[in-house]
Amino acid sequence: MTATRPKEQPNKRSLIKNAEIAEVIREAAPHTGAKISARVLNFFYGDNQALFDNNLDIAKNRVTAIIGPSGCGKSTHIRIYNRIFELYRDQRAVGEVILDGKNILAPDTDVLELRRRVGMIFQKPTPFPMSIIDNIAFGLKLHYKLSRSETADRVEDALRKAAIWDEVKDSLHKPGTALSGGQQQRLCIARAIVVEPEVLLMDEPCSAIDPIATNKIEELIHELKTIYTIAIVTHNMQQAARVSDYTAFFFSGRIIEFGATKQIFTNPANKQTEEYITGRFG
Ligand SMILES: Nc1ncnc2c1ncn2[C@@H]1O[C@H](COP(=O)(O)OP(=O)(O)OP(=O)(O)O)[C@@H](O)[C@H]1O
Repeated sequence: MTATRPKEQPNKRSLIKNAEIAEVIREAAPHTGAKISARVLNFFYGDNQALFDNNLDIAKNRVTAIIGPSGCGKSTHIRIYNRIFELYRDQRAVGEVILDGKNILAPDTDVLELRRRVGMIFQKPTPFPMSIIDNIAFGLKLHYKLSRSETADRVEDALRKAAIWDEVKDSLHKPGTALSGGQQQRLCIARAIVVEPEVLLMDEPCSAIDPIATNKIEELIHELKTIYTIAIVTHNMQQAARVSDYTAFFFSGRIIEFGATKQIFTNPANKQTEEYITGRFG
């Protein structure tokens, strides 16, 4: 994989141009296009602007890592993709997020269907206070009318895909909250994938779990990308390098650099990216 942009002067910050992003994706993965494209995306918490003219392509069936120092806007950015921010007052996105050719910020978007298509896994595992099986069946009931046996099959399939079936198959009626943190996170992944989403947004999914559980989730991400398009926010640079195909570096609400992960981690074009990934700031 080769760098596609010339090295910038130290500290010279520039916005990423859409054509450059598309070129990076085309070069590194010619058989896949963008599943989601953010275009001139701005975001406001009340009067405070948190994102500035973000342009980003999330490649289909690939993992895109979103990295950058605390408060740079990583979570804010991915929370726009399924309009989850609208659950909070005074939060506003301006611009476009194109999912399969359609702007999901348009007023006629079916938001329930959007959230089925674009699932989310949060930093802290958040199982519902109900049994393991009901945690998974809950979303199914919301979106589909299925018989008992169809529901049971779909629950098993999701738990298998989330690599937790063997650990819970004999205790499906125990509370989800009784599982370990790592198991709870995989339960939440099963809950997200049972409704057959197309995109999985992961917001620091491993920050609250131990290294062994983290390893399991990373292996899982590797397998899941054959089925889903994944965007993952992470503070862990080793993790970003291990699991992702592309990396976007955010700084102060702007996307400073985007590229194939190998290139970003071996030959970043921007001085700030380099300083961040080598641990010199952030
Ligand atoms: N609910 C909120 N109300 C007001 N401002 C907020 C809110 N949530 C986030 N912000 C602000 O928006 C900016 C971006 O925050 P965001 O949480 O997206 O950053 P982040 O890169 O995900 O940070 P971290 O890595 O620490 O999780 C920050 O300046 C933050 O203070």
